[in-house]
Amino acid sequence: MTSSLKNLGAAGQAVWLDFVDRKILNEGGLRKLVEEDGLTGVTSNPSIFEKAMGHGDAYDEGFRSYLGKADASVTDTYESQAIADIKAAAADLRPVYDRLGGWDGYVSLEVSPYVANDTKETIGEARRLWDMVAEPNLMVKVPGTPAGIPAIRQLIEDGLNINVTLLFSLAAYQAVAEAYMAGLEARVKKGEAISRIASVASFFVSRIDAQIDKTIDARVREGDPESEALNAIRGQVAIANAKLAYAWFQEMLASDRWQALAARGAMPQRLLWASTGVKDPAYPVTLYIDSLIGPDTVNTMPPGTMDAFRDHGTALATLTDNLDKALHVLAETERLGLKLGDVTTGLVEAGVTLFADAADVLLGAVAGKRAAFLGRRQNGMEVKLPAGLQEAVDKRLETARAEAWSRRLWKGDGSLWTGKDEGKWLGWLAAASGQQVDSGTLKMFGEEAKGFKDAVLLGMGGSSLGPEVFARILGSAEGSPTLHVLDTTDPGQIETVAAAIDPANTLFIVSSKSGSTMEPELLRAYFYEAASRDGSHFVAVTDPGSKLEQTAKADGFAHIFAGDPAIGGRYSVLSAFGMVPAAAMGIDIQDFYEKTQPMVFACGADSPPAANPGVRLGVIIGEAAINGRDKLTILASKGLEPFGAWLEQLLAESTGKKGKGIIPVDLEPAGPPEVYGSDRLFVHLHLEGDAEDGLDSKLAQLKQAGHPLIRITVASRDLIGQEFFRWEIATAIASAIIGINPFDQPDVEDAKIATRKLVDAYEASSALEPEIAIAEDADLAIYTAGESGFGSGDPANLLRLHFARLEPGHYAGFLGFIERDEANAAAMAAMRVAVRATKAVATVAGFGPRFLHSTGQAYKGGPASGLFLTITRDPHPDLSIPGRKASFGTIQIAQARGDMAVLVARGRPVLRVHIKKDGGGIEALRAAVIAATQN
Ligand SMILES: O=P(O)(O)OC[C@H]1O[C@](O)(CO)[C@@H](O)[C@@H]1O
Ligand SMILES: O=C[C@H](O)[C@H](O)COP(=O)(O)O
Repeated sequence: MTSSLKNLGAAGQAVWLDFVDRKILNEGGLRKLVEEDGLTGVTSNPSIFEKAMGHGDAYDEGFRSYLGKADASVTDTYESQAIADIKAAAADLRPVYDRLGGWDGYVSLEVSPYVANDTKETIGEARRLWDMVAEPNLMVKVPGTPAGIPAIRQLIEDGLNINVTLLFSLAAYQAVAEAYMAGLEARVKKGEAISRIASVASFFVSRIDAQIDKTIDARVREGDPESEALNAIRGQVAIANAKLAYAWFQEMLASDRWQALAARGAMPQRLLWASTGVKDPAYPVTLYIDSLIGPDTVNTMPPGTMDAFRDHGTALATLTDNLDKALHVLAETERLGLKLGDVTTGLVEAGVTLFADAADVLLGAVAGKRAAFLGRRQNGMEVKLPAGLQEAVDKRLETARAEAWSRRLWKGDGSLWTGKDEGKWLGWLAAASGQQVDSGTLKMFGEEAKGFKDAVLLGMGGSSLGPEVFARILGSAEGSPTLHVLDTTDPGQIETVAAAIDPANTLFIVSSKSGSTMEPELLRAYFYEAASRDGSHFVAVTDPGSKLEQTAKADGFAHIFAGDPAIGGRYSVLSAFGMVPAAAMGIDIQDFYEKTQPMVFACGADSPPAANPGVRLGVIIGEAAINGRDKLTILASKGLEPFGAWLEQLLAESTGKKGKGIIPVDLEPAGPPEVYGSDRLFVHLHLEGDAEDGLDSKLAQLKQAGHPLIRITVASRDLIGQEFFRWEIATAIASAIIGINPFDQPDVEDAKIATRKLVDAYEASSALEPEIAIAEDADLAIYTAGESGFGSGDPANLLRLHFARLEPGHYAGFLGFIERDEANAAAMAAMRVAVRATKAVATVAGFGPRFLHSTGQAYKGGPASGLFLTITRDPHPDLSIPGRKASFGTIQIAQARGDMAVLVARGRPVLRVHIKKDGGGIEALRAAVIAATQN
């Protein structure tokens, strides 16, 4: 007996399968349908692939073998499998295509729903898929949205087979038919053949009834006086609508315009009935098959519908029956105010959203598979949050998905932040794949650098903190120079480096994006003299056209490496600013980027928020911040400890402004749960193989006590690039939640101005503006800026009063304009622990002027919860600066005073404690602070 499905073919209607998956292809199910049921085509869409690939393990083997060759983006991973399926289906249908001379035998693959509202991108996507599949019996599916229609015209002109999808209204279908004819006519005009171009117009059926029926049911439930009339058209509108489309198709075929094309061999664009699986289980399963049978049409059926029709369907031509009834149903639809026009417009938009939602689920699942198959090649992240925060995070992740944050970030859509110029500052995205530097040139530079024993990097903030991570986490390769980083005006620290090197055997890397930052400029002048003015020992890293570039040219620097002006300093580590010093250290740049790439892919535009390690982290830290957990506390295992200083700048300078933001807490010794307030979010950075020296048990206690904890694992040091990128993405996303521009630093400039004023006055008068201590003893002198409110007293008492102002949710900052060495760092840590132990507040510490170019932004512009102790001392011995009256020591004191003045102007409580030359030094201060916190 002939299959009922085959009988449809005899009635002129092609039977297509609205489904594809690996199983039906591998097990020969599709071939069987072709052979036994006369199947002549296959359609897919994002929901179909989501069902196929988004669950279970049917594609695992495919993923494993694809990713085994090389890492790839989420989209490429998905497409590797989808294209394989489409090609397999095309092969199964190829005999049909050949037998019917191209009239039928097609498989459809849909362009990404994400581009449905963009003509240019749709054209690009369609051409890309066409080339990738490279089978003559492919149809690329393009939505018939207003933006899709011109794309369809162009693609037909290009000679692609197009399945126009998401058609709901007669008007949209007419526009599509017009585009098809115009595309063919354009080819004719160019003398190109049109006889092998196939197209179908996919007219959606069941979704219309589902929508209209819902309104009908609601109105009937509410006792609408027209209930009877409403019920009379229930389940009939979609079919009536389709019948009228077919009537118009027939008219169109008779038109002179079409006839002229037909005479040149054009194939009609057949109407394809899509969405033909019933959505209301009360309807007969074959409803949208039975009523729409007619010549030159296609019906694409889900497997269940196909089985039902095979089982009990009757292939009677019904499409042109009862046209009057169809007209009546549509007239009633209008009369009853069901507004079919609005419904169909809404369905197009909803259709795009529905497919985009499905694509999100699909790509999210593929991203998860990808990460699993990459294993330790991609750094891991585990998260444990308290229920309330977890709920807020989940909600935000869903918003971020629905609002396409991953894609908008990569597109540079400023409306994700404050709608200013944020989109112009995203050069770091491309830089992470090595696109900002030439690794060949850097390799040669690395070879040259081997001629030096040491390398000294002179820079601040973004220009120094990344290189310091390379120096301390990766270290120099055998035979390459040791990298020292100098980001200070502290004479002791400069002297320490100067004493450790031989200028004749040292490479100096002067690094400044703006090329006008004071500290690297002073350091350059100092070491240029020390190196006997031999420019060949110097290289510059700077943005094109900067003052430093001019100096470097004038002084005959060996190289000038250009940065990208579309990258801000703190986002520059994966550009020349990190890579030049890394190359000097003998790090293989190409290999470094390759090792970083898995995270770049994982954080891609195509990786939906919940599956995107950077976006997800950003959502967590952003939500935590706006819910009172704004002290992001970094607890790193030994091997990753140096990463914290880089991260501090990124987070603080990006988010800390307009009274909002995240206060990063780095290098605060880990303590028991009770010393931490509810304003903390902990981030544990773990390098595999590092002994945790008691950190593990502390972390377990924190978790136990319900503190939120993010644990990031890095399998090996050379994967540190992944963390740079993950945190850059996270910071940008957190900033979107906090509601600020992550790429400016509006409060840094004020301290610079205040400092400049003091230094200029010094240059004129050879003295800093005098100041009077409000309290003094043998060890310490206390200064304030403006009105302290304390009157005078002894230092111990003032320190006690100062710290007594701390309340829960505050943080205490220790700002040391002193040498950054072990002894000072240990003393600052001890003071922090003492304050935290008694006040249960977070504590931060910075060495000046380094922190001014980093966390200083947040201390001034961020949440108004900081209380500060500025620490200075008489620089001894001091160092003079070539061509200047002011010494490094004088400048450092001026910087401390300038910063303090601005903090005070911003209403932050600050005391400055000056360590006297002949007193007990930093130890005396440590003792005084500990004593002050204890009574
Ligand atoms: O690289 P540059 O232009 O010298 O800037 C150094 C640092 O100074 C700052 O501009 C702050 O003053 C940072 O944002 C930056 O990383
Ligand atoms: O081309 C086929 C369409 O994408 C499909 O028929 C849509 O069906 P649905 O409305 O059941 O999702």
